[in-house]
Amino acid sequence: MVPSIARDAGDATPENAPQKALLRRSLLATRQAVDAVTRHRWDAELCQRVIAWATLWGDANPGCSLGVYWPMREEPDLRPAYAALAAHGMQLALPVVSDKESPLQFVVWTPDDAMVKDICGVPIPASAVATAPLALLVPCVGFNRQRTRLGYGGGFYDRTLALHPRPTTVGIAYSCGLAEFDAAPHDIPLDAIITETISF
Ligand SMILES: Nc1nc2c(c(=O)[nH]1)N(C=O)[C@@H](CNc1ccc(C(=O)N[C@@H](CCC(=O)O)C(=O)O)cc1)CN2
Ligand SMILES: Nc1ncnc2c1ncn2[C@@H]1O[C@H](COP(=O)(O)OP(=O)(O)OP(=O)(O)O)[C@@H](O)[C@H]1O
Repeated sequence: MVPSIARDAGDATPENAPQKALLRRSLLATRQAVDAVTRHRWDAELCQRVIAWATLWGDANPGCSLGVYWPMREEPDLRPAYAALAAHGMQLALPVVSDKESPLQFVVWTPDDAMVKDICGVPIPASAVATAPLALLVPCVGFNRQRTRLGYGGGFYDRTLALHPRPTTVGIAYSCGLAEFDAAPHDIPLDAIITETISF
């Protein structure tokens, strides 16, 4: 069954924040419970799909950088796909949190870079060369059929995607992240979503 936020007349707060927090917790618990063998299989399938999408995108946007993410909290681990794309000459970039109220910044990354941690504890390249990716792989805690994304609640990607020009966005999740929830006024739908079984 697809998890959902209850929508009776009594819960019409603007962003359904408490319900969203519950849904986030439930989806994170589901993702955490995936066994290692299954996770590895799903990651391999996701890597194939991401390589296929990024190769087409790279052919249409030569020389442009693709924003990726360093996996945390049982997010899909796409590092084998990053290695393949970097080996084919694509410039990759990782997000950096410089302060908790600002949009994400992106810095150039290659797979053999030395890493340090940003203020959120997420690994980032030690040599911080700024870039502005034309497309982003966006890790999702959850997503709905309208391609609205649910993240960790810090607002980092929301603030980043509110900027202009907005990069093309591809949500990355396992299919168990599919849920029913309403978009908040600030939510900007992803351009595409790739999971291990469905892409749309
Ligand atoms: N892989 C990945 N990188 C990303 C994001 C993301 O969603 N996924 N972000 C999208 O927003 C930004 C960082 N957002 C974060 C959101 C929550 C926590 C977090 O819960 N941290 C742990 C402590 C980790 C530690 O210090 O080692 C915690 O607070 O329990 C960290 C970063 C930028 N980088
Ligand atoms: N464009 C924006 N500018 C400033 N704050 C924003 C913007 N968009 C969202 N926010 C704030 O960020 C917070 C997190 O929002 P939300 O719960 O929708 O995050 P999320 O869906 O988990 O995604 P994210 O990964 O971006 O945190 C909310 O307090 C929201 O008001």
